[in-house]
Amino acid sequence: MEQWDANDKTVLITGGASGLGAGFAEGFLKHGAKNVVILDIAEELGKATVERLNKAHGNKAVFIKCDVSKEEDITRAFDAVLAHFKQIDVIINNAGNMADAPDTWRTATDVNWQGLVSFTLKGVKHMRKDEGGAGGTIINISSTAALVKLPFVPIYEGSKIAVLHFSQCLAMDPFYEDTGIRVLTICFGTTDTAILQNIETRSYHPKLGKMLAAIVESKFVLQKVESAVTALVEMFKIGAPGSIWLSVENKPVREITPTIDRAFKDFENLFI
Ligand SMILES: NC(=O)C1=CN([C@@H]2O[C@H](COP(=O)(O)OP(=O)(O)OC[C@H]3O[C@@H](n4cnc5c(N)ncnc54)[C@H](O)[C@@H]3O)[C@@H](O)[C@H]2O)C=CC1
Ligand SMILES: CCCCC/C=C\C=C\C(=O)C/C=C\C/C=C\CCCC(=O)O
Repeated sequence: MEQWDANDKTVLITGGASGLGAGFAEGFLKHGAKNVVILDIAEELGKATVERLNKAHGNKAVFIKCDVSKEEDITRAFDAVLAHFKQIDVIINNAGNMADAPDTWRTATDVNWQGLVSFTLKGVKHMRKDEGGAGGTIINISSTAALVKLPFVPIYEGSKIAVLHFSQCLAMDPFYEDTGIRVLTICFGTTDTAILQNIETRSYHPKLGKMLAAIVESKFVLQKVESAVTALVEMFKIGAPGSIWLSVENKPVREITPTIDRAFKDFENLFI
């Protein structure tokens, strides 16, 4: 099995000021990353996280304010990272928001979906070996929300299956052979971060919001951030180009590419 190494890599993480993204920053620094660049809309939190990481790991973390729902912010931030570090080896498209309410869903969708697409395309252009780049890894954060059918937050669920399908289609042969870019997708189950706060306000309808809060309280097993970080780092080390992974309930990370491939084969068989 081929192994990939975080040593000496420059890693860009969107939404890295807090939650899972901050955990991934720490995880990559612990595994030898040369630099970690955190892009986030939350400036104070981002600066505080970078200060904490720099104290622990010796000035390897940088914060750049960036609203990933805004194309001009993405361009400015991406160019700033390249001007400073010259090369980006790993992009973790992590920024996300569960906000299906009538006044928030459109921006949330821009964050979860368009922002991720934009960073992926910029990453592909920069990294592709067939146009002079050095190759690299792009990690797209999906969710078990892409794998289950639940009525509570359909806009969030839609954005997460879009992330999964975009990533698997992009990574189809001969993408890796041509570009040297490994696309990895990971579906996390419910994990203990701020996304779980005010859960009853996350739906497009108050009744569904209340039901969701009750179910999360009574039925869901919350994963620890550390388990999700361990899962992502392990996937980074062993994940084949184009592979899809699952991390739930503090269990070891598991590759689910064959299951997803089978499901799509079933769909394709419908047209034959
Ligand atoms: N926590 C969970 O249960 C799960 C989370 N995920 C996904 O993991 C990713 C991270 O989520 P969490 O850490 O749980 O959430 P979180 O709410 O704790 O952190 C999200 C981070 O993204 C940043 N962010 C939000 N909008 C932004 C914008 N417009 N531009 C830049 N940054 C922005 C926030 O400031 C925050 O630092 C998301 O994509 C989420 O959908 C996936 C499955 C489960
Ligand atoms: C469907 C809404 C769940 C809301 C819980 C709060 C945040 C979760 C964010 C996620 O991205 C996870 C999404 C959905 C979980 C769906 C099913 C649970 C399956 C088991 C598990 O994930 O642990």
